[in-house]
Amino acid sequence: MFISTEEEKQISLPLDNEKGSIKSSPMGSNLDYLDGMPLETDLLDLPPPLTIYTDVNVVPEQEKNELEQSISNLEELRQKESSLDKKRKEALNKILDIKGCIRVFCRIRPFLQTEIRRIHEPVTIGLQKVVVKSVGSRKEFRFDKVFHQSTTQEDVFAEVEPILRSALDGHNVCILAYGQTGTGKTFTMDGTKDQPGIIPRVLEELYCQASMDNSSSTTFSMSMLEVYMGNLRDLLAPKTTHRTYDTAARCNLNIQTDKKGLVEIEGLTEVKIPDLAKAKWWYAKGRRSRSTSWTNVNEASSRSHCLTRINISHHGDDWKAKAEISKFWMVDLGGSERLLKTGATGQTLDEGRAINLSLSALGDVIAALRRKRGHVPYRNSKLTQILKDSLGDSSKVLMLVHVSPCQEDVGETICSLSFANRARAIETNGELPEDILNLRQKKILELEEEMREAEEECQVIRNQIQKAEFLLSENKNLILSTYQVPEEKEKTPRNLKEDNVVVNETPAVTDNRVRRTMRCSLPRFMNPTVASRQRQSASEKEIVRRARSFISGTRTSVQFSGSQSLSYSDIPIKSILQDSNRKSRFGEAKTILKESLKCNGSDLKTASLPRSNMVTASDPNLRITLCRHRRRMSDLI
Ligand SMILES: Nc1ncnc2c1ncn2[C@@H]1O[C@H](COP(=O)(O)OP(=O)(O)OP(=O)(O)O)[C@@H](O)[C@H]1O
Repeated sequence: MFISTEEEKQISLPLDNEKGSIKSSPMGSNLDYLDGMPLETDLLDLPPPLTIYTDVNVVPEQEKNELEQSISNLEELRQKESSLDKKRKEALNKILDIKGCIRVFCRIRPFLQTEIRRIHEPVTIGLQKVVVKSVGSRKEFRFDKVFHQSTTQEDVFAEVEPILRSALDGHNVCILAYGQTGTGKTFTMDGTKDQPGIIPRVLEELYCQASMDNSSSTTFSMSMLEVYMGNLRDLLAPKTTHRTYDTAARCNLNIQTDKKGLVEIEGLTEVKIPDLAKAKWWYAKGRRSRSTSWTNVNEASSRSHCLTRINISHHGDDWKAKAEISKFWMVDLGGSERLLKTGATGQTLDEGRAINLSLSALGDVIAALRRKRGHVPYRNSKLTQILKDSLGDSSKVLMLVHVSPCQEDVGETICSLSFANRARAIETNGELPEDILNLRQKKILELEEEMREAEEECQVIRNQIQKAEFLLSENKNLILSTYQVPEEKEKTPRNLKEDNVVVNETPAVTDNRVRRTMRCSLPRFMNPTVASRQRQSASEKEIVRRARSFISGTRTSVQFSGSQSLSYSDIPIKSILQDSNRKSRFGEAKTILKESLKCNGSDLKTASLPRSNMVTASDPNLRITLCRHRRRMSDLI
């Protein structure tokens, strides 16, 4: 940035927050440049350019008024942003209501290399229906959406995205992958490195969406657990000892429901995930934990339900107010078929029973919810108890039923599809007349358009806010320094946010981070180390002790070693103490004090300093001692 040495110099700064690069116009030119390009077009959506004083002694009164005007404009922009965001949320909610709060999709896995492909395939699909032909019978099942064998992970995620937006808007959300073992549940939820599934994509998108929202701050935390044979296992719990599988510690989880109906799992590990890298790291850890348990204790992963929860905390403008939390559940359910197919016995039979029971309980709950029945049987399984507050009224549920294309699996395919159809219950689109369906579709398209427009407008406003905020903060700082306004205002996280040019590189703005930001305002080497703090505290105590003895007539001098620095901000008192070291006669104390105060340009009458400027010490005991010390010193004067 070009800074003039003249008394007053004005520079109009363009800012591109995406690129984050700022360039001032060349001397004498009226054009502004960004990354070497003239900025005429970029300036179109800029608020009226604000003036930044870079080297001033006085900012004219008129400019101050203009600044105030800009502040009120910013307020208007923020209000506009919030109302557009509300409009978008309402449109999305209406869309989800029309589509149904519980949606059931079906995905058919492609043939694997090891599988034999027949000329007449047993499973055929339409846009919203699946037909299964087995010996002499033909069964048709309807779904909200059917994904054919070549559907990509992107296509599947595109259908999940609206529900994700809903989670960010504050709703509880639940995505469930259901189906026979080997039909692709884990592939859909987890995916592979080349073809990431829903969970990694959701994580990525959550951070992306949250970072675009200026109006509130969002933080995320993650928990992962397994439901195995009716027990809950914490997948993110730290292991007690290396290579030890502490079953008791990891299974010791209770499900609690509070008066408001909110579910909490006592003892479940919840980790903060301030950025995407951390989120991915924890997710990978949880996945590994699951497979480790499989290796060590010989439990097949498909014999348990794996649940990943992202808690989304929404902090509004008021950081002191309690954050609103919404839950985003992503569940890879256990395979449903083994009991039927293998005629298992013993432990395997028990596992199969446990899975089937909990799946059937889940089916009952979803069917009851879709029928809008008064009683919903949540208590019938641990799985439904955990998900209780994320399957109910204002929540959004998405069930993805997975089926195999193979002839050998037809029996299980029909079972899975029947289960999913039961979850869809009577409220199926297929049972509605054609004209009503068309009307629905038309309304959805209208709402989608409305939502898109609101979103676009909102984005423009957000850009304007960011630019205005930057210019304002620049001007504000200069006005503050010019008018010597003491900035006593406590720095709340919101203020900090305003003071930053680029807000939210990741959405996580936690208390710790704010504290860190405040600490970071000093260069790192200037922050006290533990040792220096100890030395400083010892030094302070020593000074007080000696000052006391000095005042009470003891002829002890105060020694300052080179490495000991005084933390006193109060210069007169510091110099009094230093002088007292040189001239240690009690009789000279008053003279020393007067001299020292004169030296600092202070009059004795004005020597009583504001409280904020007084000697401070980190140790509360020391603070009391210092107060006494101050009183004695003032008695001397
Ligand atoms: N849509 C798909 N495209 C390509 N490969 C797939 C697809 N779905 C599943 N597969 C492959 O099928 C195999 C079985 O899938 P996966 O392990 O996801 O099944 P699953 O239902 O989770 O099984 P389990 O219940 O045992 O965990 C894997 O090799 C996977 O890569």
